[in-house]
Order: sequence, then C-alpha cells, then structure tokens
Amino acid sequence: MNPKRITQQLRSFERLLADYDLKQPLAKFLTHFFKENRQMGANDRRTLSRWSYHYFRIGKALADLPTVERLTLAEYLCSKESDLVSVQAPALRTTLDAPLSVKIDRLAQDYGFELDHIFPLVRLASPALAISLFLESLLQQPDLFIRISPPYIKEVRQQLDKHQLTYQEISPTTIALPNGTNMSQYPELVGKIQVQDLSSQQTAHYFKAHDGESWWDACAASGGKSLLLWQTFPGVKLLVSDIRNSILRNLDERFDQAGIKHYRRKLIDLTKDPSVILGNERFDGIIMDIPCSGSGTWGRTPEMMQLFDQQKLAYFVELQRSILRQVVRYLKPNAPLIYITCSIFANENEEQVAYLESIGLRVAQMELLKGYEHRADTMFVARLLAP
Ligand SMILES: C[S@@+](CC[C@H](N)C(=O)[O-])C[C@H]1O[C@@H](n2cnc3c(N)ncnc32)[C@H](O)[C@@H]1O
Repeated sequence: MNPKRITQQLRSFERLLADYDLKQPLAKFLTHFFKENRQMGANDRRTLSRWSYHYFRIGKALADLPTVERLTLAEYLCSKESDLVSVQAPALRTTLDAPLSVKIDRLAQDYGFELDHIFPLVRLASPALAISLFLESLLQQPDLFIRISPPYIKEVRQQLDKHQLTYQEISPTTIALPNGTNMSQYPELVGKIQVQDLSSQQTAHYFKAHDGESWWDACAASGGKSLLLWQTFPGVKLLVSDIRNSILRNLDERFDQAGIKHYRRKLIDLTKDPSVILGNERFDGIIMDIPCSGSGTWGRTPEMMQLFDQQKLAYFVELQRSILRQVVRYLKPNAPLIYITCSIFANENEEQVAYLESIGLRVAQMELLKGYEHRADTMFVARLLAP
C-alpha cells in the first residue's frame, strides 16, 4: 500500500467521474476513458474500474458526502480488502472482512447509512421481492453464467477443465463462473455455449413448446431467448423480429455459429400495427421479452440507478401496454404468451399480467425469478393463454 499512489489514483477518479455524464454504459465509458489516458498502467485501470463500480453500487445513498469519503464507504461495503479504506478510514479497516450486516450497522451508526437509500423506488417492487436481500445483492457483482447446448455438454466440460477454469455446475447445461471470466478467449467454444444469465435460462421452463409448432420471438434482440427456445425444442418453427436491424444482424451471426439455418426474421416496430407484415398469420406461442426498466440487472450496471425515476418507469409501462395490445392478436386460441421482463417493479410485472387478463388472457403460471438469491439477475416470467 502506497498512500501517495492512492492520492494520485483518487485524483484520476475525480477526473473520471467529472467526465462521465451517465449517457452511456459505465463499461463503455471506461474503455474510452482508458484509451484517452494511455499513461495509466494496468494496475491503475483495474483500481479505477473497481472504484467506479463500487461508487455506483451504493446508488443514491450517502449522496451528501464528498466524493472521496463516499467512495471510501462504498469500498468498505463492497470489498473485503481495500487499501483505500486502510488509508482514508483506518477505523473501519478491522471490520472490512466482517459480514455485510455488521458493516451496514456500522455505517448506519456512524454515517446514517440505510440500505433503502440505495434505491428508494424499491418500495414499488413486486410483492415477492425480498427488499433487503435485493438491495444487498446490488453491492456485489453477479456471477457469469453460461448455457451449454445439449449435444456439447461433455465436450464443453472437458474444455473448461482443460483451461483450469473455476466453475460451479448448476445443472448439466448451466454453469456459473466468477464474474470477469472472459469466454471470448476460447474460440473452440463458439456456438456450443451461450453467455446467458441464470434467470434468463430459467424462463425456458415456461415455454413448453412442441415439435412442429410455430413460435414468434417478438423482441428477439441478438437472440438470447430464441436460441434458448430452439435449443430446448429444436422441432419448433421460428419467426424472430425486433425494431433494430443492427441487433438482428448479431442474431444472424449467433444462429449461424449455433448451426441454426431455418428461421424467418423481420424488422417490426410493435407499437404500430404489424398486420402489413404478418397478414393473418397466427402462432402456437409468442415470446414477449419486453423492453423494460432493466432494474433486475442493475447488479451488472449499477450506474443505471442514478438517473432512473418514476417518469421512466411510467414510460416503460405505457410502451409495454401498446406493444402487448398489438401482439396478443397473433396468438392461436389457447396458445401461450410468454411475458418476460428483467424488472423488479410490480407495474411492469404483476400489473401488466393483470392488464393482459383485462384484455382476455388467462394466467397459467407466473413467477419472480429471484436472481438475488443466486448471484444472478432478477426477472419476471408469466405464461398466459389466449382466449
Ligand atoms: C429485453 S430486450 C430483448 C432481449 C432478447 N429477447 C434476449 O433474450 O436477448 C427488448 C428488445 O425489444 C426491442 N424493442 C424496443 N422497442 C420495440 C418496439 N417498439 N418494437 C419491437 N421491438 C422493440 C429492443 O430493440 C430490444 O432488443
């Protein structure tokens, strides 16, 4: 530990924070910032990245404190070892490796810290969410999860062992790895694994598709759920669509790598009537992984908490309803709509299910997927049936 070095790094951190306007993801901003500041060595880059994430992990808590003090307390909550804490707040050093609850109590006494201050809108969460556990989970980076395509289970496991990666088997097809593991280093695994969060993988239990059925993934993006559907039920016929052509090009690439050749893809803005494109087509199942607040993934992008407010939530709720109104008409009688969000908010979850009921659908199953219990994202999934 070198106090002079820490003082220099703190100066760089303050400069970094002043440059960051929250308009792009923190990860992207950091890449750009380090490119512009090539004099920084690997150690400085690592330290500044870690501090930045920790700083944003405490969300809106301790907002009145000066930057350095706030960062030091964020480091205290998010780390078990920290030179910054040792230098800036030596009194806290002895409890750095104490359980999180002890550290929270300590900061509550000394600084008036409260867990709810991290993100006060958490009061609007789905009733099934354990608020304290969720907020505590924001103080930790979630794990990295991969899904193995079933034909390659043995081969992928051998490769993971060969590369001496530390991993935990959640199921034969789901593996958890320490965050920061870079899977793109292993080209031999391309197409055989997908990086996909645990909760996202669990939505597959709601698909219950059958061979020969025709399914529409209506917000497909780069194909996370489509690949999950197809690799779980290879006999389905698939239409994928999204409003963004660029992201559908990523889907094409991933499908190609996974060896999927036969699928249809269309560019569709679901806030408008898609009948010009879809005609009278009706589907045996629709996956609706709808645009949402993303609040269930803030453990990975804690900076998003800074600018989120009730107005943005209301925007997503309205967007979701206008999309749902367009889409449900394309279900065959009794066919399932799989409604998915990566949101913690009741307005985007249970209340949208109630809205779908009000326009004639029946709920078969719904669940908040509590990723905060597994170092994963928190999501919501519902299976609703058309009249
Ligand atoms: C939650 S993401 C989908 C993620 C994807 N299903 C996956 O598993 O990786 C939501 C997607 O909805 C798309 N979207 C947003 N507004 C839309 C609209 N009006 N019509 C169609 N798609 C839209 C976005 O481009 C985004 O790719």
